[in-house]
Amino acid sequence: MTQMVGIVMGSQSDWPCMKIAAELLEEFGIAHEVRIVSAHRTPDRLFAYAETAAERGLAAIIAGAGGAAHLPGMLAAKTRVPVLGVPVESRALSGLDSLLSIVQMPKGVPVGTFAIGPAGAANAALFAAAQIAVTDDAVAARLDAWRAAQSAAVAEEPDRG
Ligand SMILES: Nc1c(C(=O)O)ncn1[C@@H]1O[C@H](COP(=O)(O)O)[C@@H](O)[C@H]1O
Repeated sequence: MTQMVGIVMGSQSDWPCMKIAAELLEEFGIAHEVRIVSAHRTPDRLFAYAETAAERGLAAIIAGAGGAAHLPGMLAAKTRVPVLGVPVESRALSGLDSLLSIVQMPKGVPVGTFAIGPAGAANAALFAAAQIAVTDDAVAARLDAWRAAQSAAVAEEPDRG
């Protein structure tokens, strides 16, 4: 079965943060879908998404949310598909609220929690790619190449100017 990744976010306003995850999956040739799903505003959509995630072949769900970020945890409560949580930077508390909401899951309902903001979204996509690379040689080769290019782009000495 082709492995697909779901990218979900609580609001359209999360897209500027989450779009880097979609761009990276695109770059690695990993099939993905992008949806707005909110535990608070669209609870029925959340349940339907989580309940069908495994049977639709999702390898992982990258879930970004800000503030009272219940989305990743509620997804994890309803599916065994691994959930990678991205705390979106909030206006009031700079994303610390999002981070703590996502990371403090009760024992038994795991959510992989990433850094606040676009760096976290990028790492969630890289993590999903690494998971898929375990059984997909083409993705493994692209991920290795991406990592090598990242290393090559780092200068050995600082520009002291
Ligand atoms: N944290 C959640 C959830 C959820 O966890 O289900 N649904 C929306 N939101 C968040 O509310 C913030 C503000 O949303 P608006 O910009 O739409 O007011 C967003 O960062 C979103 O992720």
